Amino acid sequence: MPAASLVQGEADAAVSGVTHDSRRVAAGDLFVAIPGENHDARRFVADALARGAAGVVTEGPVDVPDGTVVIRVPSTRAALADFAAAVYGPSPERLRLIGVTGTDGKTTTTHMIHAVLEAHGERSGRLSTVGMTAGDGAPPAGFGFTTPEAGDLHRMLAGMADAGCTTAVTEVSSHALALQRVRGCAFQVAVFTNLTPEHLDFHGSMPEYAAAKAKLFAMVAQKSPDGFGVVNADDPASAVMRQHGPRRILSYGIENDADVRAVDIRCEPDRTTFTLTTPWGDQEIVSVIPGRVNVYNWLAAAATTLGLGVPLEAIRAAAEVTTVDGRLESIDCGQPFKVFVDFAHTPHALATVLRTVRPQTKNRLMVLFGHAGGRDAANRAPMGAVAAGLADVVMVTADNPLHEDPAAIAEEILVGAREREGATGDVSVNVDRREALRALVARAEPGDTIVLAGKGHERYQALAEGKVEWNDADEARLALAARGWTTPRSESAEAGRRGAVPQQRAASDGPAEASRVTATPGRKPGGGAS
Ligand SMILES: CC(=O)N[C@H]1[C@@H](OP(=O)(O)OP(=O)(O)OC[C@H]2O[C@@H](n3ccc(=O)[nH]c3=O)[C@H](O)[C@@H]2O)O[C@H](CO)[C@@H](O)[C@@H]1O[C@H](C)C(=O)N[C@@H](C)C(=O)N[C@H](CCC(=O)O)C(=O)O
Ligand SMILES: Nc1ncnc2c1ncn2[C@@H]1O[C@H](COP(=O)(O)OP(=O)(O)OP(=O)(O)O)[C@@H](O)[C@H]1O
Repeated sequence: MPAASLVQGEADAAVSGVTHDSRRVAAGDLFVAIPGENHDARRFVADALARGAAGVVTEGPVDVPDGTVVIRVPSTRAALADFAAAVYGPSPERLRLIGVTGTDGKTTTTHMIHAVLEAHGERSGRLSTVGMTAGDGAPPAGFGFTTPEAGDLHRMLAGMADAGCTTAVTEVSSHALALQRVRGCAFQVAVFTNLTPEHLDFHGSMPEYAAAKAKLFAMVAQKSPDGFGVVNADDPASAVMRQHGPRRILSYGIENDADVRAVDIRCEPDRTTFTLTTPWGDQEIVSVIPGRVNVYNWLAAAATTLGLGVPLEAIRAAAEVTTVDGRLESIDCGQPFKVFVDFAHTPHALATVLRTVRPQTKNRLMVLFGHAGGRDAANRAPMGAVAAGLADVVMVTADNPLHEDPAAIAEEILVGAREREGATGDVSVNVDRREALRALVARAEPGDTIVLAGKGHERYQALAEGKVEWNDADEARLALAARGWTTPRSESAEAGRRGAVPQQRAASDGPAEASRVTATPGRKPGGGAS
């Protein structure tokens, strides 16, 4: 720990936990008062002490009663991680740590690695944007972060080890690396997916963004002499990861030469098959997560697990059953068109998902998306351009606008959509996500594909007035039910074989609505979502 000094109080005070949030202090916790962007948490010290904090860690003077334990440190974020690692941190012998970083594909790759380890019979923990699981059958607990703050992270990892996990695979965001949330974690494997522009308002530039990601590789090099890195041979930013990484590097790719490759890739609407070629042998893979992009994610997961000594068979078995909530999640209520929910919220991811579903789309490709407030404004026009260039019908709506005006965000998206050469011009705006979704479903005809992008697994929408319950998959099912489709095609077919009458479109439904959706750019957000 860098130069901590005890300013007052007993040096041997007992500490049972560590937290950075006064509202979550339990008796015996050490409260680390971080000077944040919005608040200097020293103003919450009295609150923390009233809740029973065992002491306070700060970068500057605090006004506290005599006898209160006060520890002064040069960096409270570093201290939060160091104290949390000391109080909770499972040793590398107890828990092997795998970190996955990159712009897109972290959650999916994290889930795939976890699934392969479990298919191999290895009890593993998993921490991702979707939530945390300790391999004990309990449903994942969500926490609204990709990588939580250090106190929570070390406590969750300890919980995994206590639950009998021998390995933990965690998503590591660039924010986490820049803000020292993973400091003190002894990663044995660092995995890199890809790098495209995102979070540049936080990191400043692409080289700085790459450097933040490369910290994960540097951590393996420094802490784990037997560890290794996994890089994407088809992404030039892998050179930065290699430069900072450990000696042992495994590469994966489709286009370029790599240790682990996919050949003979066959993309079908609901699955992708390919031959995995590796130094450990070849294996036919059938992935039930469709799309070429998920071949990359499987390659990253395969290189990681093969590098750890897991057999090819476990990868084959995991690929046949693994899906991830809100990642190319197919919504099937028996309707004669496809509906996918996907978490794509960057221009690159949006382009990827639209290109993925285009070949299987017999009629029109329709996309609904918006952009989050308070971040990455530079991505808004490019997302408009991507959608207008790759989809036939574009519906711009609200994502998580937070304190920003969703109509103004939509206008920024439209700038890109309008400038797109060769775009169809079928672009509408409705910032009420429920109305927008229903309008798109109402227009869908046989052979169309609808992509509901940006919110993936999320179960809320963050509006200026607070969070309201929302889930794209549930809302899509409701919209389909309103048109009379409630039974998945597989079940309808089964019922049909048994002689039952499969549930069909409501008689009153009539032919698919062909009229254009009216643009309502000034509408108040989320009115229908509460
Ligand atoms: C930009 C960023 O990461 N900000 C983080 C930062 O916020 P901040 O500096 O504004 O904190 P602040 O609100 O000023 O508060 C300062 C301190 O006072 C404390 N506090 C505050 C109020 C109170 O009553 N009591 C109290 O103790 C807070 O817990 C905090 O420690 O420190 C806070 C806690 O220390 C984080 O919760 C917060 O994450 C915010 C919520 C966030 O949205 N972060 C996102 C951008 C993020 O981290 N995303 C990544 C990547 C996602 C991706 O892959 O796309 C992620 O890993 O999730
Ligand atoms: N390897 C990939 N390359 C490009 N796009 C991808 C890749 N994998 C997934 N995507 C797209 O990005 C979206 C987000 O995927 P995923 O959640 O796995 O990434 P992520 O890096 O975890 O994102 P976040 O950190 O924002 O949660 C997917 O819904 C899909 O559209």
